[in-house]
Amino acid sequence: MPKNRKLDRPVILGIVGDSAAGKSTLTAGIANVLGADRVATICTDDYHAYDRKERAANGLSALDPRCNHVDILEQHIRLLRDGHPILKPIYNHSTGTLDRPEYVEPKEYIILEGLLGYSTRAMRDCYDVKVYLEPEEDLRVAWKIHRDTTKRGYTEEQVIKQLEHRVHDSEHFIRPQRTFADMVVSFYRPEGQGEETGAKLNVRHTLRPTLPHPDLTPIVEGSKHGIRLELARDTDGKPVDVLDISGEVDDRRAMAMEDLVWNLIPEASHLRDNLGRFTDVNNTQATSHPLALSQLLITYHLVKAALGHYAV
Ligand SMILES: Nc1ncnc2c1ncn2[C@@H]1O[C@H](COP(=O)(O)OP(=O)(O)O)[C@@H](O)[C@H]1O
Ligand SMILES: O=C(COP(=O)(O)O)[C@H](O)[C@H](O)COP(=O)(O)O
Repeated sequence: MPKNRKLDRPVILGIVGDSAAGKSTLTAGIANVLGADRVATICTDDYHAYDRKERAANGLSALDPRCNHVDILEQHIRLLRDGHPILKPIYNHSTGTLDRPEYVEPKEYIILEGLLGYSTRAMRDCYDVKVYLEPEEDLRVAWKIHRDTTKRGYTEEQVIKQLEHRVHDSEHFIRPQRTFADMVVSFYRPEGQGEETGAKLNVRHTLRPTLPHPDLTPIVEGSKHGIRLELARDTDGKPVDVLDISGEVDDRRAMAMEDLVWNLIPEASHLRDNLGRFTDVNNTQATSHPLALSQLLITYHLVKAALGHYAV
């Protein structure tokens, strides 16, 4: 899977972004589409060099490369890409401690998600597809506060303090990696709907020409409502395609885009179920067209890579 797979090594997807940018949500969604038994997911934050107590003492944040075994991560990505197993460290987000390492074998697809995945050239050279997640900053803060207070045992004041402490490192170590991505994916709230954090969020994809993106003109022509595609300039002035998908896009139009993309990868048409699910702020399963279509566009590239179209 897909049928006619050509690549004789794992396909490697990178998902990088700041804390609570939505990396694990997107990773879980894509793994679900491809089939959990065919995907190895690795969190690069497991390579933290210091536990929570040590970081409190030395003043370094988890975003600082000096706080992570970046050299070992580089070696491990290369080993996995070449089909070899690794002994992966584990950072335990509940306890803030470093746990016993785990034996990880590569699978057909490997998703590497985390804070510093594009921070060195050696790492960047290993990916087939590079995604950078950059939600609207206020939305990321809302997601982080909710997740860290409900799942990681922090108070809201502690999360806000941690965010303040990390401003410098976010700017210097995390955000510069945006420039290396093939796709920048930004969820944002519809105008005047500051409370929205889930299914009705819009998404913007900044699509760089480092990958041949699918031709979406048949579904964007004729109507601008719900899905828009425009040639624009990125923050660095370089030309990019910008795809905007509204949270209010109607089911028919979203389905038309799904049909179009799946028809471009008939070898993978059996993967169509399970797109677009996430856990909302009430801890219930919800679905979102912008998330589903984002997962689909990334899956499209992974399937093309597996078919050998992007082989280098
Ligand atoms: N696309 C999305 N739509 C709705 N909510 C999301 C989305 N992505 C993330 N979230 C919310 O934000 C929280 C943090 O996301 P998560 O995937 O854990 O971030 P990261 O792995 O980057 O730290 C999640 O618990 C989820 O509630
Ligand atoms: O920021 C991240 C990444 O997490 P994510 O991207 O999943 O939010 C760090 O790994 C933790 O915050 C570690 O610090 P601590 O455990 O002390 O908060």
